[in-house]
Amino acid sequence: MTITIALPSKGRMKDDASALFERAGMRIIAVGNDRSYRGRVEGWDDVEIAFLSATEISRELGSGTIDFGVTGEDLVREGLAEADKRVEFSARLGFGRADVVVAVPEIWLDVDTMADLGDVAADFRARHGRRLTIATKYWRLTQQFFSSQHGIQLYRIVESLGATEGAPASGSADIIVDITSTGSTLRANHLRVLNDGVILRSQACLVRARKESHAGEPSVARVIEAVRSAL
Ligand SMILES: Nc1ncnc2c1ncn2[C@@H]1O[C@H](COP(=O)(O)OP(=O)(O)OP(=O)(O)O)[C@@H](O)[C@H]1O
Ligand SMILES: O=P(O)(O)OC[C@H]1O[C@H](OP(=O)(O)OP(=O)(O)O)[C@H](O)[C@@H]1O
Repeated sequence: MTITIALPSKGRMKDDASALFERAGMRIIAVGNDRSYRGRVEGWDDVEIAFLSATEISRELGSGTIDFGVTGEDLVREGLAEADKRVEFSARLGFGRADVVVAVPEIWLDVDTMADLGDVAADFRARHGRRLTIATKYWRLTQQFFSSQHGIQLYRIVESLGATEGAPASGSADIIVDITSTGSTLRANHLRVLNDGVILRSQACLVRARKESHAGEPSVARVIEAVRSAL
């Protein structure tokens, strides 16, 4: 059986992913010209490489059109409902680390925890005539965290496609859910992460689509073993 592995074609995880595969003894050769989005692995005739963006990789894992992908855990959990039923996180790769967090304006001095935020949300309409708004591109993770984990139901998500951290200052939302690594973007925008406001500690992962055809397939086990041996 031919196994398709998707690797990031661009972005911050691209170079680390190809370096890892090289260390794993899986040297990637482009097929066709330099701009080709297909590759092979030297000496591994049963493996094909597809180069896709990080978000596309999580989508294709969900639809099962690829067997493995290297992408961020945040993108997989955001992109797929019941992610653990549909994919397996076969290895955590140690790069592309970032936390998905709930951050509020620094001047909200009395709001340190999700429970405090729940109190604010409950009073918001009475005080301001509207619901608390959250700017994010992480709809699913936000809803799970607020509604299912913390029982906060009174809020409205405002979709943000970029510069999420600017939303509170510009007035387009009250608080945000976004990714942070060094914390400098949050600080520059006078935002603070709640004490229990880390939704997910994400990093790049080797992710396998759960397919029946993988059972007992030696090339599947071989890919996982090779990648793990390079960590
Ligand atoms: N400082 C950071 N900011 C944003 N994402 C980060 C950061 N550090 C690590 N990541 C991770 O990198 C991944 C996104 O990578 P990148 O932004 O390079 O993708 P992309 O090429 O823009 O993909 P797409 O176009 O599909 O969104 C996510 O899994 C995210 O968690
Ligand atoms: O905690 P920090 O180290 O400040 O990193 C977090 C910021 O980095 C990313 O943006 P980036 O400027 O990389 O652009 P992007 O949103 O296009 O990825 C991300 O969207 C955050 O805004």
